[in-house]
Amino acid sequence: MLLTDLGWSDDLEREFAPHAQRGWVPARLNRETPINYGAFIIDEEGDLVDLDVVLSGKVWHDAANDAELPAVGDWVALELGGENEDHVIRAGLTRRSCFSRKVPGKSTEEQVIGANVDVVCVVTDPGPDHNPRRMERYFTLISRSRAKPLVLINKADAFDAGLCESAAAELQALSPEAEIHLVSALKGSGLEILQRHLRTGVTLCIVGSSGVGKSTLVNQLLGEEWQWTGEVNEVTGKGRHTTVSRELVPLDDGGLLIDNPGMREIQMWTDEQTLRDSFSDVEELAAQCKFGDCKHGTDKGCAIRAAVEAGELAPARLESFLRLDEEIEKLQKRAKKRQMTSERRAKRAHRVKARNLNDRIELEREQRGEWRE
Ligand SMILES: Nc1nc2c(ncn2[C@@H]2O[C@H](COP(=O)(O)OP(=O)(O)OP(=O)(O)O)[C@@H](O)[C@H]2O)c(=O)[nH]1
Ligand SMILES: [Zn+2]
Repeated sequence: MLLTDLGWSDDLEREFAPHAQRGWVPARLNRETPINYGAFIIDEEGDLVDLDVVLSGKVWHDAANDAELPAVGDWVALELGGENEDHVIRAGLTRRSCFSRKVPGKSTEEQVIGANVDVVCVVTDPGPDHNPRRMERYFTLISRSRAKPLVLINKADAFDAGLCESAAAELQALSPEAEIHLVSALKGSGLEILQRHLRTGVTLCIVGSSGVGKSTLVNQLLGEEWQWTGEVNEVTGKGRHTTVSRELVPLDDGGLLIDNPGMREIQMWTDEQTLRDSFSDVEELAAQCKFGDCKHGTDKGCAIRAAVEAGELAPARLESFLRLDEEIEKLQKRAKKRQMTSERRAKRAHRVKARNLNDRIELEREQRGEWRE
């Protein structure tokens, strides 16, 4: 195996030159747990080796926030440790692309799903999972990530052909440049599309709601012995995933896959504009309300209420729409707080560095006999 099979390029080689001089080796992070990372290196015999590695304090300190910390898919400079020693990540290399989402729950932190991802494959279906608003947000995030968007509308075997076609057309209208296909993982179609993208060194990341058939697709790519399974656990009613952390997996036929086992409905990294955009359909309705200052409560001639009553808009969406301004205000407050924390952290790190430098200067003076009380 070669480094290029893992996605290594001439640009990276150039950037890595100073690290190579220090005896460090290039490694690509393939997994992330709360306590450490896993990394692939290619050893002298040309074999792929999977190592447990740790982060150096410097890399940790230099990251302004979690999103800047090394993540699955990142290329790093690794100092190999001897026996009973840790292998240490000494530096991160520049990301070519970065696909991220908002951390589940209340925080506004950004979480990296995959670094250096070439293609983000969103799996959906023509029926219950079909949701143009959500797909719009996926497209926004993918274009921000600099990866290529690929949409697989799965389970085409189980839905009426007309419905399939109209779902595909509706999504295509949102993003003319996205590649969109109707597939059936069950019948084995769709696999060849993934394989066509997965050329040597290409990294593809699979995302999508629970139950759309991601595992079924991945299982076909990875073969039988892979731990993912579409079988439903009798007790929990959920798929039986033996791993919950994200992983970068090199495939036998070329290319690399970032899977997202256990990933539920994606809650994406969203800023004010994305949040507003996701309610553009409701905004459109609001423009049709009789009164310009309609509160969409009991006001006469409210187009939004009318849509809810006609069953064209989910009541829950109206609720979220009414809380939109409040949500945006919270988002801004949290962003401000986060900025203050990271500034404080940076100042502290700076003080520590300055102190270390002073200590070293004093030590060197002492060694030269220049030190006087
Ligand atoms: N009819 C039909 N069913 C499918 C197809 N692909 C997957 N399924 C079924 O859909 C169910 C869910 O599939 P999974 O592959 O587990 O879905 P998932 O996206 O991995 O779901 P999570 O693991 O919860 O994220 C399973 O019962 C599959 O057999 C398909 O192409 N056609
Ligand atoms: Zn109204």
